[in-house]
Amino acid sequence: MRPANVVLLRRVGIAAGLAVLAYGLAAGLPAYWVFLAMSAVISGVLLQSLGVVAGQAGMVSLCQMAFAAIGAWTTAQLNVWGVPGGLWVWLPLAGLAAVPFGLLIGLPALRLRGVHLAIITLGFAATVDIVMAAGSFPGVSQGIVVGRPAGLASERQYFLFCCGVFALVAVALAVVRRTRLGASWRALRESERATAAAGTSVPGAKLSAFAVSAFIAGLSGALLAGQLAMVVSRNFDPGQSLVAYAVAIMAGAHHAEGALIGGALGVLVAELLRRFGVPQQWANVVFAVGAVQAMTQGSGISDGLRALLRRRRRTPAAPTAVEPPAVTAPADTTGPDALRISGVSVRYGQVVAVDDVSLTVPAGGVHGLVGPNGAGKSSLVDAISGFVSAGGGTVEVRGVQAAGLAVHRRARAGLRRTFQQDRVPVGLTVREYLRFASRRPLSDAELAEGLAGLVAVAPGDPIAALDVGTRRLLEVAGTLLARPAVAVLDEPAAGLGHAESERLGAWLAQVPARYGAAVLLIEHDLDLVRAACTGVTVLDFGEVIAEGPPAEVFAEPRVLRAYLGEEPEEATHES
Ligand SMILES: Nc1ncnc2c1ncn2[C@@H]1O[C@H](COP(=O)(O)OP(=O)(O)OP(=O)(O)O)[C@@H](O)[C@H]1O
Repeated sequence: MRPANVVLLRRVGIAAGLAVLAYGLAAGLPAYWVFLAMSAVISGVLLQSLGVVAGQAGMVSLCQMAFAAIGAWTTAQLNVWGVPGGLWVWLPLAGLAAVPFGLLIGLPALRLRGVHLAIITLGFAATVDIVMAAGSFPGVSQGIVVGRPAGLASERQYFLFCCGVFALVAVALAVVRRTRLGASWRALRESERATAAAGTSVPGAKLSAFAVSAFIAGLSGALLAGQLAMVVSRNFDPGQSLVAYAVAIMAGAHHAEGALIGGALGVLVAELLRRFGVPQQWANVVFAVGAVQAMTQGSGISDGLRALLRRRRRTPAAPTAVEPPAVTAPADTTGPDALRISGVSVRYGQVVAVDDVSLTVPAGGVHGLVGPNGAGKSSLVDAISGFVSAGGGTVEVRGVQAAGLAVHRRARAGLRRTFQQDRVPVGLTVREYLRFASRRPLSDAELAEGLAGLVAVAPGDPIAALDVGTRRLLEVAGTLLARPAVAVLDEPAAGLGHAESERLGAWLAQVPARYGAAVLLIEHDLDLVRAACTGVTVLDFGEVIAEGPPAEVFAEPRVLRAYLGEEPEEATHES
């Protein structure tokens, strides 16, 4: 059977098993335990909302209970108004009501991270709490309870309804996970710079994560209103948002099973403590310790379980490097230059890192950019790709002006880059990453072709299991599979051995013919530059000191003095 069918069959089996379990629990558990199980599932829905914003996108959110409160408040109000459709209709409306607040909280997240974002979100939670406590929830003063429609009236029926909502959210998130949006959340967690450089809007990714997260939290609030029949602001204490965050991190709520385990632990630990007469607040200490442990290890309970399952399954044979198909046609060198920069300068305060640099990468060309440490290469790449100002210079991509565009817009205009530091998102598989980076729904055949001759990995491999050198080559593959006008590759050979570096040089020389992309190659390995490049520019102290074919440029006395630190006579002999 095909692997995809096996996976589908396994998932259908798990879903059927869980449905049977839910029916069994609803039918067999005593009423008190049905109530507790219901609380665990509702809490699981809330944790799934944290799984999006914190687990996947890596942002701190300490206001999920505030989103839930807005959902519950909306439900209570719709109940008082007697809006037809009952909880079936009120539930999605409650989720939607929380979305604008999610977007509102997402706005400061565009600039703030870490502890600053924690303070903002906690502040929002406290504000919502004060506002809600000042008034009362709709219907409370009149004693109007939230009614459940026929079919959901009994506790057992409502428990199954909550399970259904949890499952729906889990399936929807699993679908989103496979899309570019889902990949962008997980890329965001790793590096905002790399996310933008792959053509994805970082503000868009952050805001969408907060909006989706608020929607799901709003659903959990509506479910709670249906469970308790009458909610008050005390049910959404801001302190509970902190506890939920800790549980989400500890359990790994970015996976559905993690959210469910977290929900169950939240209820069970509190219940155990109650039975032993220990104040329930001690449960928070348990969760805080669990969260610290998960943060230290870089993985929660669900990640641990998945790693265990992966190990138990038969390990597939290690993929071997596949030879790339032979290039039969020469690169297309017609049309405007792939990249033409002119008068680019970069200053950091008093430091002039790049001084009035001009450079051209012709269509179908592989051009090298070399220079000693501190010469200004990375600063120039940052200016070309839009991370720092180009100081009034111009950056043309296939004749179209790109200076002034945001990073992700330059990437979409055909100007792609890789990074010196490893910024490949470890939360993705090879297939997910390549689809995200290429911004195309690549077939497995296209994936294999993009990897051929470059890197020996299988599409299903988790990136977390790959070494840094392999990840860097994967980043090159993803960049080129986007078929940009020009790919700026920042030291792709760092961490490779001599033989691998040689092979990469031959591979890079064929990139224009294979991908239709020109290359600007930043490298310290001059043998690689000689093997791959038709032209080279040498920078020293931020200025261009030589330009031309590699053999000629590397023999120039000024280059040898500046770049190699050698006297011309010796060095001429060397070269
Ligand atoms: N953020 C910054 N603030 C201040 N100075 C900086 C900053 N980034 C780089 N510089 C300075 O700018 C100059 C050029 O640095 P840059 O990193 O661009 O050189 P490079 O050629 O890429 O070096 P390497 O080969 O080591 O990566 C150096 O003098 C460096 O100290």
